[in-house]
Amino acid sequence: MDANILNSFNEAKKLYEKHGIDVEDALDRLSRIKISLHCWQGDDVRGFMNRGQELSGGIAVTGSYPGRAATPNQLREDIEKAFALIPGRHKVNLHAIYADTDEQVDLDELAPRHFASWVNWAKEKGYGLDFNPTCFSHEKAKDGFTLSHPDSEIRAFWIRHGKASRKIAESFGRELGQPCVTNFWIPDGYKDTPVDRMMPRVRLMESLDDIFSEPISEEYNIDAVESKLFGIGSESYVVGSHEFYMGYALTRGKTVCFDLGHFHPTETIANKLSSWLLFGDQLLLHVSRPVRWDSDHVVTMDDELLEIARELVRGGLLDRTHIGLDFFDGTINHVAAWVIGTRNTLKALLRAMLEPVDRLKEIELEGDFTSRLALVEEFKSYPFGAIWDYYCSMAGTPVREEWLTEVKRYEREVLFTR
Ligand SMILES: C[C@H](O)[C@H](O)[C@@H](O)C(=O)CO
Ligand SMILES: [Mn+2]
Repeated sequence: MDANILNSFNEAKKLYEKHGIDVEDALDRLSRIKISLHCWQGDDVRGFMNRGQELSGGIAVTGSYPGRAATPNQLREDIEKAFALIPGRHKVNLHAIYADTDEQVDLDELAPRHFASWVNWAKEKGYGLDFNPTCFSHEKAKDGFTLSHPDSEIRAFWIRHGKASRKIAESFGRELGQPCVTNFWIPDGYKDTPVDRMMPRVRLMESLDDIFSEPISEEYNIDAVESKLFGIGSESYVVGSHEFYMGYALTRGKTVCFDLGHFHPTETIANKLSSWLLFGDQLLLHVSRPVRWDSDHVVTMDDELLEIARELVRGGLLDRTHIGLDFFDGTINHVAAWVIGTRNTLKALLRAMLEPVDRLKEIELEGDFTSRLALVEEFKSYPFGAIWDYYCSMAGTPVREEWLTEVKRYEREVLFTR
């Protein structure tokens, strides 16, 4: 290891130790955190099924940066490149439309065999896999409704897709020896104010109940449901709102997915996590960055990210939290987007772990809010970067912006030749 990195680490460690912070223990805890890398950043949410379909569901990708993956092999190659630049062992989050098959199958006919290449690859590389049914970019989703559609045949199609998705997820969990989190995001909603808000919710509830009627062990598959306040074309009403899924998940023993972009633009989610985990068992995060709306910008080290990381660490919530990323920026290098977002998420967790949490809690209970504010603010400029550099170096991954040189080389030699 570079002597400067080691010296800086040792000096920084002394400062943290003065406050009783066990740096080695923090790094050990960090190394056990798995971030689920969303495959859809790699190709602007196109997938390999229904290639002619426009992206629908009220989400949008802007930008046409060259080099996005066009085949499953390219996508895997890009994910491997990203993981080589990120410390730790992580997971890959697949959407159903990323099936790797020559068979002509529709979403409701998908089976584990259509994802065999993904499983073999994940096994070989030591990655976990997560899964998502794709209830958009499809002929049967074109009027904006799927599982809550008034037409029972259309609902039945999406119910079959949901059931197929859970079977695929179960096979991932069984094959890889770690549970697959299957996240249901249903875009259904109205552009303008509906007359009847109740019946679509009744239909969504019944469709989900049907999908989940088959018991699958949580050893292999964990079902999550993701709410949303609004989308493009569903500005006035989304069937699967936050309140809908809070009630649904609590009564059905499911996991709630909080996407940072799915709430009112001034609403933050850090404050919601302790409430949910007081009553629900597990939590799924879609770490994203909304800029004025659910714009899915690449995750930066902003206040919201740091506050979420602190909430997870201070509340002891990490063991019950699954962390996935969810952004899609087509204006920059696709691999760099993953690396920046994932490294920031890990770095925010490390920063939170390097705070004197027990002491801060005591001070708060004593009512010494002056010291609370003073310490929290001073810790913002403690040398966490030296600890992070050491961690990257120990993991055999690039230190600081060194990773960018490798991404630029990969861009020249691989991405730009596609
Ligand atoms: C592609 C994903 O399923 C999607 O981003 C979803 O998770 C979401 O957040 C939609 O706004
Ligand atoms: Mn999401």
